[in-house]
Amino acid sequence: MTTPLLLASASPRRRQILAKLGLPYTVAVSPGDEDAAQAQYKGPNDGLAQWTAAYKALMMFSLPETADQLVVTADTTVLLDDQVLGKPRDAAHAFELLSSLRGRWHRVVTGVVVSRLVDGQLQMQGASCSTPVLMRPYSDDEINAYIASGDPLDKAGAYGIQHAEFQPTESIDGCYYNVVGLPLCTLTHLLASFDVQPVSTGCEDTACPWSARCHISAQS
Ligand SMILES: Cc1cn([C@H]2C[C@H](O)[C@@H](COP(=O)(O)OP(=O)(O)OP(=O)(O)O)O2)c(=O)[nH]c1=O
Repeated sequence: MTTPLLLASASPRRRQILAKLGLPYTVAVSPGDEDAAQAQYKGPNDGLAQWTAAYKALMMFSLPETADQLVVTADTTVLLDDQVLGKPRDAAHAFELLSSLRGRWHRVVTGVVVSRLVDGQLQMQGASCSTPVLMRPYSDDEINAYIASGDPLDKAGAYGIQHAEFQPTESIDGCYYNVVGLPLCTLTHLLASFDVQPVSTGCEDTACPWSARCHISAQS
């Protein structure tokens, strides 16, 4: 019997992106305090997303009802000059983050973890995908209008590339889905380790040139 797939995420974007693979899945929200956990992290900044995705998976398996599920977790970080920009604390912080990103290349790193309990042992496969992104030279007035929309507050780096009015980015050198929070080719690669094959690649670009880059830093 196939293990049911569970996406442990509160992110509406991740829920929409996962649907593109054509696999049945349910959703739940991982318990735990992500900010407190990240404060304990001592590794390199570009490993934080994958580490946090693993933390979300561990928290999910602390719930007994997760025991028979194949769990997908993810975390997205924005790195400017290799410093992590998290979610904004408030509107003033959102303004600060968006000003610092203006006209700059930075990286969006999403870590993905797929995990399952087998005979009481947690099997975990993780990887991360990094996408360079260039912001356009938006004005202070545009930043303020975007902040007033409320959109930045739940997003890493205080922006959503997908926001139709603000459209903050000028160029992206890689996977769009990675920036929005769930790199499909990375996830597909990890699901294959659990013998799960998507019905569809989910990606409009069937010969996605970024997939090689999206499997970097894979770890068991
Ligand atoms: C950079 C960027 C981030 N994001 C989002 C993706 C994530 O939802 C969010 C980063 O926060 P995360 O902590 O990765 O995820 P989350 O708290 O929203 O959801 P969960 O932990 O339950 O899975 O920022 C965009 O939607 N668009 C973007 O362009």
